[in-house]
Amino acid sequence: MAPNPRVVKACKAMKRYGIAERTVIPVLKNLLALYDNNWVYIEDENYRVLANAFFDGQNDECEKITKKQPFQGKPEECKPQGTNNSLMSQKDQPFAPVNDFGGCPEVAQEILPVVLADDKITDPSSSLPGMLANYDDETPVTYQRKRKLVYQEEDYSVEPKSGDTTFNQIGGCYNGESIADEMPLDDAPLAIICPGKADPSNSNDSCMDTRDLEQLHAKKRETNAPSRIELASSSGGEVKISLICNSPDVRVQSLDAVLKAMEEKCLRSYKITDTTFSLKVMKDICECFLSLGTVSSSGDTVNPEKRSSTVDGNEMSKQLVVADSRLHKKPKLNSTLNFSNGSAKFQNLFQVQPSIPRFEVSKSLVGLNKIGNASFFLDDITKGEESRKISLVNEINNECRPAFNYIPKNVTYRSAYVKFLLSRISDDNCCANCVGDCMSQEIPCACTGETGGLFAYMPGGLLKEDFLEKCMLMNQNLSPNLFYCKDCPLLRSEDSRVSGTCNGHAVRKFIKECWYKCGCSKGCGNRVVQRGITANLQVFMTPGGKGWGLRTLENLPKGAFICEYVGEIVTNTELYDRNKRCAGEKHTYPVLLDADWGSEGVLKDEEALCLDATSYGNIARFINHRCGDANMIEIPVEIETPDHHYYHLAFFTRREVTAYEELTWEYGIDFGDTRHPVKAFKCSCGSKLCRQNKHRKRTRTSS
Ligand SMILES: C[S@@+](CC[C@H](N)C(=O)[O-])C[C@H]1O[C@@H](n2cnc3c(N)ncnc32)[C@H](O)[C@@H]1O
Repeated sequence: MAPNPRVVKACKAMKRYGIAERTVIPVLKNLLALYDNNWVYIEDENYRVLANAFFDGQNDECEKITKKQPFQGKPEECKPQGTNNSLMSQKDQPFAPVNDFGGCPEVAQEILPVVLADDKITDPSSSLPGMLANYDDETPVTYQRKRKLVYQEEDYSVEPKSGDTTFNQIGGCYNGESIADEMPLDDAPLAIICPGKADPSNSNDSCMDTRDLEQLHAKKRETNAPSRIELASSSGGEVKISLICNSPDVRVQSLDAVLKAMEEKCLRSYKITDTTFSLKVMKDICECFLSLGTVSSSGDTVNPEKRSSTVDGNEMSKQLVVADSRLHKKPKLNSTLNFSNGSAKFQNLFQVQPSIPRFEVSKSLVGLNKIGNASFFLDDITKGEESRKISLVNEINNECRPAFNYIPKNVTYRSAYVKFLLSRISDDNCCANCVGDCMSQEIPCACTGETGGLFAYMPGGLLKEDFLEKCMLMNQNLSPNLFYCKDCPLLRSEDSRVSGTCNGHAVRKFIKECWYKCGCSKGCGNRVVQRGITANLQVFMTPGGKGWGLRTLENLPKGAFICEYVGEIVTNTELYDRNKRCAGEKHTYPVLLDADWGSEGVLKDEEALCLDATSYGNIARFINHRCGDANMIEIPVEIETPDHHYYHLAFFTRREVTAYEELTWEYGIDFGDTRHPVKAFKCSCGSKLCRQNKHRKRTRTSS
């Protein structure tokens, strides 16, 4: 077979630096694996990446060099080779030898051994770590990087071991920390876990000469079948990262040890001090993999049909199975270790935190929201405030943009007493000792106290069926779960002289989510509402004269979080004043936060709160009322504060909702009650259970 001309060219380019072809090939292979066979990165700037692989002192395949070559440049970050290259622009790390042979290869004929004098290279700003500081001496001298494992600024100083005069440029070690820790020694892709002690090149007295290393690696190449990384996901929403290393001298490490090593490496290389960083990185990979596979950029839902593709390149093959994401699972990490015939398989199974599980949109409905038919269309009513765009479309009449300001979170108006004081959250109200995902622990965390020791959510974020059923039962109109205040803040605000019987407030079940004072991570399964909107929604002009409404553009399962009701937090007195000023407005937008008014005696005015979304609000302000059989339910959610004067009002689906169905909510208003903050309107919900229709029928028959 004819040699690959690109390989030939790369070898030629390296030959100019005195690097033999047989030395170039394995390094090239590694780089190709690393860059997904993308030659452009390797060929860029006259093979700078490839040259760097030899000259930054990290490549153990580098041949002995015979003539000194000064090298100057910026201190290079000690990044694991390859990983940083794939993340950062190479331009950030100039390969800048004095002779500029990166740019003008003809100038530099040979590369010379570096010679260092340790007293001249301790200033990281004045010398490239691991690069030449003093090259007067003809004696080949190599160096080592001094790496500190402390969580501080990296130390670039170079310290040869006392008594050492000759080191080769690779394989050096300092204080037991091998440079091999920072990069793979053989053909293995970067992520392969190479054990330390079994490999003589990693031993502490490893200042071997290049011939020894050559032999060692030649032996390794003989015995090692190619190693590889596999990334796959299942229809269950799991993503699996497999690192498969077919080396007889691999010793499988515990996942904890691997994460720790990775954290140390990331810490040194990227100065990241978050100790759970590596776990997050792995989860992020999985999450990106899933979200890329499940949500198209246009927001279209994805056909759950599985696809798979195999990319072959330099013994690294990936099989990518795009998940249909129907069953999203909690973030959970399992690690399994398999041994067979001397090969080791290290597998991490991540079950990643989802958004709402998405179902396929029925084909007949696609295209319903064509912009072409619309008299008005807004691409994103949230103005980028939410993590996904929410369009607004009017295909019914000529009404344009509704006049309000989009806010993604509640804001306090004047008098409302809402203080998010962490000190007010006692240890009983949070799970300070938890780590990662509370839902993956055997014993439910303290935050489940509110929900009887059980999480309200299932892994993946849907509400548990029985919790949802209980909430629905409690919310049923005219249910026995009504609390009557002795001194109703609503009546007080209405008119201080009025006293009378309170109309009753529905007692509701609360969800309590983990928050800042909890030890768990942001990806914890008990944090759903606080992560915000994930469903594909649209504000649209309803055909039935209700004004604007909210609909879903994708099928949604039962128990899915849709959005919270966001507005200005006002006291009832403030709302009463506002209502008086705005009397006669067609639509009104306040909701009471009265779910727990019964738990305390008499509420002060600044504690009796409501949300007014008239001028400031989110998409929930467009949700219309439907009597009896609305497809959403509102559930109070405690996040920041354990007292229930202030809470979040979150909407969840009560049943499966089909794409393009309007999302509705039972306002719970008595159409005869003039005191309710949402002023009675002529209901056109269209439900068979419509209370106003019944009322009208009753009044017709009695007259
Ligand atoms: C919270 S807003 C809902 C969004 C509103 N449709 C709009 O255009 O902005 C509540 C108002 O919507 C109207 N509305 C909600 N549900 C309705 C229904 N079932 N029938 C008639 N009007 C309704 C009423 O005017 C009510 O005051």
